[in-house]
Amino acid sequence: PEIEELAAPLSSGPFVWAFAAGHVRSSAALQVRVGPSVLAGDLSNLAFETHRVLRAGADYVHLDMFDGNWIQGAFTFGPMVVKALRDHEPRAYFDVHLCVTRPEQYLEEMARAGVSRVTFHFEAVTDPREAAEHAHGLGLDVGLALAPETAVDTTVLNVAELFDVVLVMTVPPGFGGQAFMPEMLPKLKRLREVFPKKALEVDGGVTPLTAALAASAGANEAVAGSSVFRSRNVRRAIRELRRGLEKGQKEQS
Ligand SMILES: O=C(CO)[C@H](O)[C@H](O)COP(=O)(O)O
Repeated sequence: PEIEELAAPLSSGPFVWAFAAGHVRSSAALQVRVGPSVLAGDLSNLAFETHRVLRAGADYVHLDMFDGNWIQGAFTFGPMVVKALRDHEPRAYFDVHLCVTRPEQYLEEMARAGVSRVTFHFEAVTDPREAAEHAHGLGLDVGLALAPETAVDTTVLNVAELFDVVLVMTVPPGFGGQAFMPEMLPKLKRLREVFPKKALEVDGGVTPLTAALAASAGANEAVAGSSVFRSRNVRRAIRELRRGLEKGQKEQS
C-alpha cells in the first residue's frame, strides 16, 4: 500500500503558515497541522519513514531526540542524524522535540543540522527566556514543551509568550504507544484563552478521536506516532487525524 503513497505529490501544506488576519478569539482560524512522530516508525530506516509520511500528506515531521539522561535510558538520535535527514528532505518542516538535559547547549547544533523548529522542556531548561531568544537569533522556530506534571501557571504563561508553539505532552515523555491523558485538556483550554493566536501542539496517544478532543480544547497541531505508523494506510491515517483536528476546532466554544 505504501507504493501508492510514495508516488503521490508532496503537499504544499507543510511550508505554509496560514493565520487569519486580525484578532481572533479562538484557534478556529489557526491552520491544523499533523506531524507524524518517527519514533514509532522503523528507526533503522528514517529517511524512508520521513519520506513516506511527507508524501502521504504530513504537514511536518516530528523528531524525538532523547539523550539517555533526561529520560533515563531512553536514547534515540542526535543532530548528525537530523542533518542526514535534512539532506534527503531539503524542504520539509522538521520539528525536533528535545528530551535532553540542558537543551540550551544544543541550539547551535540544531540550527546547523537544518532543524525548522526546536522544542525543549520547561522542566529541563535553565533559562527558558534566554534559550528562546537564542534559538530565534539562530533562525529557528522555538517551542516550549510541558510534561504532564507541569501546571499552566503564571510562570509558565509569562514564559510561553516568547515561544512560537507550546507543546502540551499528553503522555509522560519517553516512549510511544501510551494512552492519551484527558486531564491535560484544561491546560490547553487555559493556554488558548491566554494566547488566541499561538500554535498549540499535543503529543502522546493522539488518534483521530483524541485529536478532536485536543482541538476542541484549543490545540491546532497533533503529533502522532502509533496511530500513523501502525496504520496499514498512512495517507488515510494522516487524513483522519486532520479531520479529527478540524472537527474539534469546529466544536471549540
Ligand atoms: O514524544 C513522544 C514520546 O515521548 C512521542 O512523540 C509520542 O509518544 C508519540 O507516540 P504515540 O503517538 O505512539 O503516543
